[in-house]
Amino acid sequence: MGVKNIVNILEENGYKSVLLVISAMGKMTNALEIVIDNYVEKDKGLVARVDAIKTFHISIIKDLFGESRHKAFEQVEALFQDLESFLETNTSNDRSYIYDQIICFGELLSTTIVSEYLREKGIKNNWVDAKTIIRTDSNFRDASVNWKQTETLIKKNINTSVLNITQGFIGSDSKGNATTLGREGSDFSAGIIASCLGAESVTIWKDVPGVLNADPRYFKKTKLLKEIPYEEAIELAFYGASIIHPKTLKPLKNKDIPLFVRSFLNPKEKGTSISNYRSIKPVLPCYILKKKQLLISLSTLDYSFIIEDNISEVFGLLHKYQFKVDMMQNSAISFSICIDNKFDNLEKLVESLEEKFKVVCYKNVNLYTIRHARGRNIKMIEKGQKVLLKQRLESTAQLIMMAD
Ligand SMILES: Nc1ncnc2c1ncn2[C@@H]1O[C@H](COP(=O)(O)OP(=O)(O)O)[C@@H](O)[C@H]1O
Ligand SMILES: N[C@@H](CC(=O)OP(=O)(O)O)C(=O)O
Repeated sequence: MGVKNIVNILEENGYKSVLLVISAMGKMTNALEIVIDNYVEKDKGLVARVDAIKTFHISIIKDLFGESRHKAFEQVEALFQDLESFLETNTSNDRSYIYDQIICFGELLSTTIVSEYLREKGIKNNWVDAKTIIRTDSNFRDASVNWKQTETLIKKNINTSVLNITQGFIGSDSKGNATTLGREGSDFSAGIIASCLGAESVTIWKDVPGVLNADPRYFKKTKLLKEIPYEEAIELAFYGASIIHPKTLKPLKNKDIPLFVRSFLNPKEKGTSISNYRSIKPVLPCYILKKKQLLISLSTLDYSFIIEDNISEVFGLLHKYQFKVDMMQNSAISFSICIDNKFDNLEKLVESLEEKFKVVCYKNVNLYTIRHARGRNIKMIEKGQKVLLKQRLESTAQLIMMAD
């Protein structure tokens, strides 16, 4: 969301006792991922990549503060010095550790700029380093929250009577190293903080009117879901409706804190409300598309059955290599799984599986999930496509298709 939009939203909705959770600007997390690749692979393009990220942020502060040497320029410079110093002095080869120490700069930069801009506009605020309030384990890139310590830190470090600004997505381990909660984890950070503080509500501001019955990037005619029960929202997020991070809802549901999804383009509109409703309103089929999934079909080498013992072995490997299973189906001598290759561990997985099974792997498939599906909704999705696997459970249908 644009920095200037934040001012509108705060002025419109009030900002006493508000905590803002902000993610990195634009595509900065993706840009920093390339910096990380360049750094790890000792690519000569590293310096130019870092410079491009710096230029992007400097152009934003020039636009916000004019050419004058505002304090924000010094703060942004200082953050880039910290980043460069990490790149020069780091001795670790742990890619995930390196990833988290670098990727967090996207959020540190954005919150610093927003905090200064709000001050410039007369909106006093406290900038809070998320590393001082979100305590996690050291599972870099996908850290788990230590809820007890986090709650203590949040209650100790947040003054709830004022406006606070902190970074989404990041936390720290017990040694003070930066950690992250998984891509797109800013919503989850908001859920964690709200739960620890017993907040009245959480609002996530997006570029869409709210939660729609399909992602408008891939579906033409979408409709707004006005009310969604927590359970339904958890299912939608789990199946891949990327508007909400799947982990966000649990901490909110546990404390009955409603989640609003609203548009920063139309801040007066109510958007979607997720709470203890009986059913979604309006009741519509909801379409979820997950692209770039993997479909792996396993069969035994000697025609023995695929049963509990070898299935548990397969799951052991999936857990070891950090694969998330989207869908699975088995027969006597074959087992198919649709998985998300988030951590680039496919080669290692296939190598291990091939010791026991014949492995067929489709590397780029689309997974469609339809909630509240009727026959005609499924037919519409199937039309003209090559369906590799299909499953239906009550009103949820899942289809795996070859990508174009
Ligand atoms: N069911 C859905 N309803 C609305 N938007 C959706 C849905 N599923 C996916 N999206 C996508 O989520 C995007 C907003 O989420 P995201 O990109 O994570 O926002 P941000 O990066 O600003 O936090 C929308 O632009 C839309 O393309
Ligand atoms: N910046 C992080 C965290 C996040 O939540 O981002 P966004 O709000 O842009 O999805 C990411 O891109 O993964």
